[in-house]
Amino acid sequence: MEIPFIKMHGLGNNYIYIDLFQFNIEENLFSDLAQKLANVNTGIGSDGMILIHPSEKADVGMRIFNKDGSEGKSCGNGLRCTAKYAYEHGIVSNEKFTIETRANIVTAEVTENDAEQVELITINMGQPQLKRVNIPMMGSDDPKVVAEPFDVNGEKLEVTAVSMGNPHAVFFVDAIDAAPLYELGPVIERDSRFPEGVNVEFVEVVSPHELNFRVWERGSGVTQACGTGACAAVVASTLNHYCNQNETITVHLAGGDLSIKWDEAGNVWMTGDAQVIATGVFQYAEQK
Ligand SMILES: N[C@H](CCC[C@H](N)C(=O)O)C(=O)O
Repeated sequence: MEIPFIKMHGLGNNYIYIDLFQFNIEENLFSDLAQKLANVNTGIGSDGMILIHPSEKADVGMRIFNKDGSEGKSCGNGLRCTAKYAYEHGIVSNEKFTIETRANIVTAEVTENDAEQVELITINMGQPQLKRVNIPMMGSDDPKVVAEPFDVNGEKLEVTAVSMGNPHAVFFVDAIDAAPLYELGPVIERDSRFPEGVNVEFVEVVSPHELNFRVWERGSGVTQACGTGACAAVVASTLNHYCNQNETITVHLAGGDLSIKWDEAGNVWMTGDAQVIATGVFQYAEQK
């Protein structure tokens, strides 16, 4: 099967996008296709696959699949790329529109440059989920998970857990370059205290308006950036009183910067860019 695709990235967090307005694929192939597209040796190579699809609840829909074929419920970098694509390909006609994810419906606003190309995208990611049961995370009776002792592999850590529609475990470190990303990322990702797995973030607080950030993603491993993770990091930093609500925070990810604000209404806003890498046709040998 020949499948048209467009490869895009947000701060180096790159996915293979398939426009289901133009091309139809059976749902039972999604997981296998994502794994084959993402494989750098026998496929195109990416952090996963994102499907841009018609929605009855919003102007456009987006579904994200990780490198291992598992489905995530939201994707910040993917939302910015989806917004850019939807606007530039006439799926939407206004600069402000809604996008349905498996977790919620978000609002996107695009800003064009002089060449009428989308340069910056702001997404209202909605409200974070802070209750343990909604992360989800097992553990004590405390309804929230803020600086909770979390012993793993003999290390005594403290975790703050936040869901942005997908689960995030945030750990604060003194120096981001010394964060145990590869040692503890994969262990925490599958820790039994997170029944649905978890995205793992390490954060160094530079100032009340600046964070350094690295991520081990559920289902994809280390990526250059994670938009929902950056949002979770700002929420966690505020809950731990390192940052202040309703102030704009610059998050330095490996692939670049995002501007994040958790406003007083409780919504998290993310602003950043999105880039096209390539378009093409994938030769898919389907595995039913
Ligand atoms: N990279 C994405 C997050 C993917 C989340 C996925 N790894 C999961 O929740 O399983 C982002 O920019 O938000």
